[in-house]
Amino acid sequence: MSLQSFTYTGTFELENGSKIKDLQIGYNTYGSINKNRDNVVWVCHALTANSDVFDWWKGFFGANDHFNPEEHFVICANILGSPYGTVSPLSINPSTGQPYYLAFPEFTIRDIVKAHKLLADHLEIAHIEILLGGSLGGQQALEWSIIEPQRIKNLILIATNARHSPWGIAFNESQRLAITADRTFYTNAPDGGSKGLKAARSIALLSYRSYKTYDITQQEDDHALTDNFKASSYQSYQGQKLVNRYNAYSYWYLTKAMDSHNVGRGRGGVDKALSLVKARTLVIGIKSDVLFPVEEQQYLFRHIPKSAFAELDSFYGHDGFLIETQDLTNIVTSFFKTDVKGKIIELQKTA
Ligand SMILES: CC(=O)SCCNC(=O)CCNC(=O)[C@H](O)C(C)(C)COP(=O)(O)OP(=O)(O)OC[C@H]1O[C@@H](n2cnc3c(N)ncnc32)[C@H](O)[C@@H]1OP(=O)(O)O
Ligand SMILES: N[C@@H](CCO)C(=O)O
Repeated sequence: MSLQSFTYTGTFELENGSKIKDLQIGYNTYGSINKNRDNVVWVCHALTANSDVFDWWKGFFGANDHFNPEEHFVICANILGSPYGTVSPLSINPSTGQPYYLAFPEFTIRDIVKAHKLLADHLEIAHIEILLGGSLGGQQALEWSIIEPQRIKNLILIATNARHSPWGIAFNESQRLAITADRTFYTNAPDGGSKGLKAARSIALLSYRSYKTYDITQQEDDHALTDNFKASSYQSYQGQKLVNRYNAYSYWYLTKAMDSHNVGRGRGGVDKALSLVKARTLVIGIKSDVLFPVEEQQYLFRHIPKSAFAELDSFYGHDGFLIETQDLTNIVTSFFKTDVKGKIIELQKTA
């Protein structure tokens, strides 16, 4: 179904005490809820995606895919701060009648989850059969499973972590430095900081791919070349591709939210928080992921009570979770076939 919208008319209070009035949430649903209300699949999306999961996760979500509307009632909400239907720095601040831009309040992963909960209540979803997400989406899914363990039956965490790492924060800070070095960021205009955003995406790409990805996809045949390398035009192209569909303000705030991720905050530490997860959990890591290395998913596996772990052998790096849909399908299928408590699933590579 096309983009739908829900507006929470109460005052939405953030973890830092700031308030947002008239919180609008854009979301997509696919299929319908069954009689037993036990077919809800909720997807939490990553940094720059939108709520149309059947568009960006094709091969995993689709009419003939593992998650299909015939069997499942799939819900995906655009996250707080993202410009694809939910309140973001480009939205109008009802108190001033002007877009927020840099007056938007800083928010955390917990605030993003709080907005998901409001939508779930509005849609009368008392029970989520499968909650899943990769990267920033996995951070939301994990938080939600700790905040409301009773609502989530199965949890799939892909290429994610329990607390954002110093390495991940450093990558995000480098991207924000690129954005703020573009002084147009401070002009509070829809395209403010565009050049900075282009550089930021180029930096981010280095963490989403791997040495091998570039070696295979951007290798030069011409050994006499001294300039104008494919790898250079790829970085520039990818940066511009994001500028054409996104904005520097949402990107700045969402990377801050990612930095805030720490399930142990105020809960007596990460291990204690992870022990609160009641859902039967599948944790998936990607061998070549340099941003969220597999050690982070193995850590989740060791500390979440009813969990299984699988490793995806992709040369694509972190973004492999968006691309390796056949392998994801195989892993998820075996997870739902077996009693996997504490078991490592061996990935069956497809031909
Ligand atoms: C409204 C929306 O669009 S939101 C939904 C879309 N985005 C999301 O959901 C976010 C998550 N998705 C992603 O991050 C990405 O789409 C991924 C990771 C799944 C795939 O990334 P891609 O950029 O498609 O793949 P890849 O890294 O192989 O790059 C291919 C692109 O680079 C171009 N390219 C490849 N090599 C070069 C080069 N040397 N020089 C210039 N361009 C190059 C290709 O022509 C291709 O361009 P295209 O995207 O216009 O077709
Ligand atoms: N490539 C992803 C971020 C990595 O999780 C996105 O743009 O949403």
